[in-house]
Amino acid sequence: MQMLVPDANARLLADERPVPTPNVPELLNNEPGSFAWGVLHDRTPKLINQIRDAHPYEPHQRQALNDLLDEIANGTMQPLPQDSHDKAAWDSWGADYYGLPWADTPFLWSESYFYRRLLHAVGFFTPGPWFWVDPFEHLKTAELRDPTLNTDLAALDHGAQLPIHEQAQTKLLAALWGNRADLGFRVGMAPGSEHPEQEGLVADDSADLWTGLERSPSPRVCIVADNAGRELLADLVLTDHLLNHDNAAQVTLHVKPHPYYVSDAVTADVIACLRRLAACPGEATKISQRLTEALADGRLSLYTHWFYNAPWSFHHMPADLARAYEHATLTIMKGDLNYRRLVGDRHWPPTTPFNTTAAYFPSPVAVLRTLKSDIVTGVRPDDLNALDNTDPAWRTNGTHGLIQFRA
Ligand SMILES: O=P(O)(O)OC[C@H]1O[C@](O)(CO)[C@@H](O)[C@@H]1O
Repeated sequence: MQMLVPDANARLLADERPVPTPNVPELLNNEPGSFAWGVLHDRTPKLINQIRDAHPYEPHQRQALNDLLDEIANGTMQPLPQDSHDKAAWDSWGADYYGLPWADTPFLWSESYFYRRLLHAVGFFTPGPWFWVDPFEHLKTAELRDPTLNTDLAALDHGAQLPIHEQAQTKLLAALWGNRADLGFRVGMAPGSEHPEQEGLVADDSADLWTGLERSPSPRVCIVADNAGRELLADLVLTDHLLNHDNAAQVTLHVKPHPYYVSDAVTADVIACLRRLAACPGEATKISQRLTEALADGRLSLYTHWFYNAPWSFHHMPADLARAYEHATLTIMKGDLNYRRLVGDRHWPPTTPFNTTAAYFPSPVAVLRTLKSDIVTGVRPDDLNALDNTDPAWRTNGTHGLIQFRA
């Protein structure tokens, strides 16, 4: 239970770790025109309205959602209500921010707190009829029901014929671009195509990543999942590959303990993806079977921790989570949010080496991330100029990706 519910000392525990937070200013919500400003002022209200309109919610839930909308637009940030199971932790975490306009708080902190408040508004943690009803479930299910997914999964049959190293790289790229939630991706490789997705990579340390795994006699890989649906399917395909081709003796898949950032994966989403794979004949079914066996015999395991829903960068990770990473030969961080949390959601000069921003992490770490927010590190100066000149929105429009690795 301790790993699922933060207690009032959670912040203190994090502070015991000798990891200094970077001396670089944090991103705030109050810079007009910034990506963070747009998320708070545009996306957040739209999301509240969308969730309210998509459910047969009762008056108290509708009222709570409208109140949250109003608080974010016109009021000041309020603490969690008295009866919240995790109030003590959030009260200690939020002491510097409660009472401020939402716009004047850090982007990472407030976005995370927004999802906690949204869950409160719909009664997710309240014993009763709406207990543990995921407000984002319909969006995740729709993605798995998308008929075009059948074509992508069928392409796995072709992918299985490719030389092993080509399969490995293709699946790594699919796991990366699966993070581009709003665009299609291929979990296999269509006949005749030539790794088209290599193109948008701003950094590609994949050769070092594979070498790092090959050098270890019995690699243990930890994959910190991001989104459910298509992205998680690609992560599972990659996991299967790692386990079946001696790239990993053990894989631990880290998921969120409860819903977050709309589509972040929880255990129920892993089950749904395994079923979705099993519903498609051929290689997809085989992958589902192999993964189910790996779960049964312990080569694959699931893991979660309350910190995955906490509003802090990984510099504040608690000691037990750090130990889980320390045991890994390689930790693969998926997605944009994990990237922000890994390097810190701060105004890093983009040419700051990734080896510097990820230096504190307790194990070799790789990121597979589609760029969907302003922060980026490890970009070569020439590339930075070229990108800024050709596509001013490259940091946020999901067309560019990173495979970065720190040994
Ligand atoms: O699912 P991902 O890749 O973590 O992306 C989530 C990203 O979306 C946003 O919530 C913006 O909508 C970012 O703030 C966040 O980093």
